[in-house]
Amino acid sequence: MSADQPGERSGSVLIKGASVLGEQSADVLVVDGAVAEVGKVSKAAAGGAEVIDADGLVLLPGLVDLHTHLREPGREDAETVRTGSAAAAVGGYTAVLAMANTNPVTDTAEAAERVFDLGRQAGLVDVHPVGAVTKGLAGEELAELGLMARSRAGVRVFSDDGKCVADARVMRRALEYVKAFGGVISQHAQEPTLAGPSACCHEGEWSGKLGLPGWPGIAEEVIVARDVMLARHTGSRVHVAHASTAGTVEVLRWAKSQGIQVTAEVTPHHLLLTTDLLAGYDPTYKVNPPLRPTEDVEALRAALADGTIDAVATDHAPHARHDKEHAFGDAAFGMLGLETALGVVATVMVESGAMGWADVARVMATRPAEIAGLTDHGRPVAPGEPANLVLVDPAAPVTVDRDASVSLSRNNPWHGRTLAASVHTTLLRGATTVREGNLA
Ligand SMILES: NC(=O)N[C@@H](CC(=O)O)C(=O)O
Repeated sequence: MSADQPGERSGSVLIKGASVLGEQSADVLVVDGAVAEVGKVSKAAAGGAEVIDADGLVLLPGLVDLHTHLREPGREDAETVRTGSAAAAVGGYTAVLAMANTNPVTDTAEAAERVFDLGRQAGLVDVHPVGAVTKGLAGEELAELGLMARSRAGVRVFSDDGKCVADARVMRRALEYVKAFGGVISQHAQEPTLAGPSACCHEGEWSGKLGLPGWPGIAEEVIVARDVMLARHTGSRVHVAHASTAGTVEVLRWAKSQGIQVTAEVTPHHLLLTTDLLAGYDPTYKVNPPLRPTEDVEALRAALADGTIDAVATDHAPHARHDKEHAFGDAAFGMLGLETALGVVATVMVESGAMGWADVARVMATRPAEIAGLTDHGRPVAPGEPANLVLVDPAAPVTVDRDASVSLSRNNPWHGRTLAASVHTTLLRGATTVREGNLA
């Protein structure tokens, strides 16, 4: 890699010989934050640009995470906008949607602008705040949806994530409200009378054996079924956060066949980890919704491959040790995900042959950007497009070390596992945020 020469095109980058979306090999010249040329570009023509030798590397649009918990404000001991942004960049992301369950909750325009500004200051990924659907996530009164949408943060995705918008009337009003400005409600589907706050293990064989309160799949499915009908009724858009069961996939398939405006995401952990991991009562594996049995995992993989599930979203949920290291029932729900998501998807979907790299671009960049209404992410690698890009090394497996993380938290369920591919370089509007796997 050579540095810029004085007096030459500063900030330009020449990516030499990358496999674009895992297909044809091309050189990609980035100038002034945008893709300038794709094809054959000589080093001389690139005029002293920083050169990245991308032989053997796969070039994708920068990843977009629809579901990140950054914990700021309120729990800066677990993560900040800056550390979460760093984890995102290391994971190949150029944009993240920051969930509203902070303290205070992101339920006003001012709160949304504050998170947005913190993201700008960190400057590692574009941080787009998710607005709460209801004030204080209490599920009763709608939050300032319109003001958040019109704010500098331009909020388009609203969610009470961590809590379900259980009241059907409130959900209906929220869907009607956001329709006016093309917003979407991302629902944490958990019918509270079927799975209450203590429910922490998939209801089935293991909840019985381990004596842990069951969280049945039907608690998710009845909300997804209700919400797709509300989306149809209102003509508005609903997004299913962290889909986790085969039954949810069936509902989604039906709803999409009817032309209902529903989209869905699946987490990396629900694509690979299963309920039996709870046998040792290790709270690292406590997550909401819970890890499910193999039948559900298989249905989720098939749904992601065939487009029934639109996107992979991390649900990156950092927790401080003093919240996570408890008896299983008392520990916080959630696991880290930003730094490992691409490696998990490569392992589960690409290495198995279920998907190619162009599909990975679709589910981790293009569809998430479309769902969130982000116009400068998830774009094709083509002249004139913003240079939000990631280079992946498909031949560099990595063994995850939770202590090597740039996140402030250590609740990493992938520790010690070997994942099939790694992130080499991330570019945000042409600026290198990650170089050879490390923050630049
Ligand atoms: N997914 C999780 O297990 N945890 C999330 C919120 C939630 O969805 O419960 C968190 O904020 O920690």
